[in-house]
Amino acid sequence: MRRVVCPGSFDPVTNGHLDIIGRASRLYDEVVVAVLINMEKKSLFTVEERIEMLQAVTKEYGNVRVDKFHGLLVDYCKQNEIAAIVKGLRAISDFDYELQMAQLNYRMSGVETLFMSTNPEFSFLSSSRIKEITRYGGDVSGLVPDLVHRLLVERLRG
Ligand SMILES: Cc1cn(CCC(=O)O)c2ccccc12
Repeated sequence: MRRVVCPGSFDPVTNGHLDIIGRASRLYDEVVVAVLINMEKKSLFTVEERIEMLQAVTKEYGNVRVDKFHGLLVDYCKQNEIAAIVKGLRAISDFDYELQMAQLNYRMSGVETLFMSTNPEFSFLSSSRIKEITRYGGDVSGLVPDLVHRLLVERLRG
């Protein structure tokens, strides 16, 4: 069983995330989308809300499981027999930090990190920008799943 993990905050999940998750689901037996629990960071959606959104928008893939974790990602990988971490790279600016984390994770645990190039259509996307644009009345339809779009507008514009 070749199992990989796609970690993140997913606050909320975007079409950029979904693109990588879907492509990974075609390459591996199981993809675990792991939502990071970070008490220090104020989030728009609760961990449970983020998990529910991810479950709804990944159901079609059939081999994607959504979970949550806190602490070291490599510990989560060991506990869940996960062979590798799959990360989407949006731009060169992502590479420096992701390379450092990949080398640290490998040195700590032997867990590999596999990088996938983000679909250029989504390389400018991040959850933070999506929230900012929505908060000020901009239209992000087509950049996030319809379900997420509805919940974003509801949460940010009442
Ligand atoms: C491009 C990209 C960024 N992240 C982190 C997301 C986050 O931390 O919210 C991903 C997670 C899964 C698939 C692709 C990505």
